[in-house]
Amino acid sequence: MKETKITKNNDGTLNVPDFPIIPFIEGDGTGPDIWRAAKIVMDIMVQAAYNGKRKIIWLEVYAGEKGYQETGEWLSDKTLDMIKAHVVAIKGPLTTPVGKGIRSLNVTIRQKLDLYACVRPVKYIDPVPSPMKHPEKIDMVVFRENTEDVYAGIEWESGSEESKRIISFLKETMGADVAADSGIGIKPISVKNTKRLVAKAISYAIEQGLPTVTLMHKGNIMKFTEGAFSKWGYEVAKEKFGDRTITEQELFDTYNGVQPEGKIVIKDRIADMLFQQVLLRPEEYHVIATPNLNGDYISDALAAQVGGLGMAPGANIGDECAVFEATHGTAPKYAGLDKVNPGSLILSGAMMFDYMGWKEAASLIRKALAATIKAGTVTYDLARQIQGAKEIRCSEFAKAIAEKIKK
Ligand SMILES: NC(=O)C1=CN([C@@H]2O[C@H](COP(=O)(O)OP(=O)(O)OC[C@H]3O[C@@H](n4cnc5c(N)ncnc54)[C@H](OP(=O)(O)O)[C@@H]3O)[C@@H](O)[C@H]2O)C=CC1
Ligand SMILES: O=C(O)CCC(=O)C(=O)O
Ligand SMILES: [Mg+2]
Repeated sequence: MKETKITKNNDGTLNVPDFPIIPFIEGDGTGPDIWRAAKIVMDIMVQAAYNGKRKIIWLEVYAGEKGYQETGEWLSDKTLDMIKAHVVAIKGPLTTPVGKGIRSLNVTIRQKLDLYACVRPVKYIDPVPSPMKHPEKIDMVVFRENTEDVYAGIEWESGSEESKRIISFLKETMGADVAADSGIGIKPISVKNTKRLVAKAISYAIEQGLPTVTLMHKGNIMKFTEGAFSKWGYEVAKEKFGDRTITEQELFDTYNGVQPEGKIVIKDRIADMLFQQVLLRPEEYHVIATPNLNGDYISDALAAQVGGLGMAPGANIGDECAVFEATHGTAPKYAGLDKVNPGSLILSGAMMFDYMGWKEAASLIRKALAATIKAGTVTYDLARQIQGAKEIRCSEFAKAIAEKIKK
């Protein structure tokens, strides 16, 4: 058995050895519980799919509370370097204190490794419980810009020297009046980061044969950030994918509302309105490309439509490397209780296998997870939505998924 690193070719394709070393971060709060469960499932599915010819060699790297305990650093350069060197990694959630303390380590990982696309698929898996009448109509992927917007972390506290200076600069130089006791945050949205994110979303729609890409923004209010995101999104669609895309306007003006074969419709929606449309007419949305904050909000809201955060996977993808992680956070009140649903991280593992080209293992995971839910053996979050279901622990859920493969 030869353990080696995954590498990336100049054209962006991966070389995946049969025994790839994959770094993982366990995570804080419920992270260790869901990590242990996800690891069991990933290892068993790889074994079942490839019969020993392929195997993941897991390599723990530290961040968050465990990182601080083990190394004295919340997030070390060593951890970032290891992820970069191994191209593909997976992580549990990391805690970010509210209103004080360290900045988000999750966001720092994305920024430092330039993982500019946060990709969060939202697909109904029969028979997961859903509050929707027709959950089978939900099949969307959110492409959330992952490096800038208000998440850039440029902000100053109310009353600080810095915020006072900014406020007086705004008044004296820019003629803008801001209440003197305001905290100040900066919302940068750039041409480059918008265009590469929207290009990735359109490429995905082309690869998957999806009919639409929707630019989600609040550009009526924030004209030069969110409005510009939409404008630059349309621009990159024309510049890079002119032969494969049409706008919604063109669909009606030129094609009488009949979508031509092989063309993707690029449309835009104002964020608040889109929240109601994905509830009322989810079948009209396939890929949603959006700035960081909108993407954060809508991905949790969409997760609720297909079973909740316990079932919501995700990936942070850049040109150099990718880090897979659940959409949810550390769910601290359940930490160490072996209670929460590991489905989110297990499905993130399936996304990771797809990304590596290990489609058979990914498919086994999804089938076994669905079969386990169908059998009515589920964690607390799904048990409270399914009448007559048997509530089992996080670790038992992982074992039940693994059992489905042995049969
Ligand atoms: N990428 C990351 O690492 C992220 C980190 N965070 C961080 O996590 C911490 C907690 O954030 P919070 O806002 O409470 O959000 P969380 O996503 O951690 O949890 C909110 C609620 O969602 C439900 N939930 C979350 N995970 C699961 C799961 N695996 N199975 C079942 N239900 C689940 C629970 O609902 P219920 O109470 O109904 O049972 C839980 O109380 C914060 O420090 C935050 O910054 C947040 C998001 C992402
Ligand atoms: O980093 C955090 O603590 C929160 C991030 C978050 O909510 C997300 O990425 O969805
Ligand atoms: Mg979030």
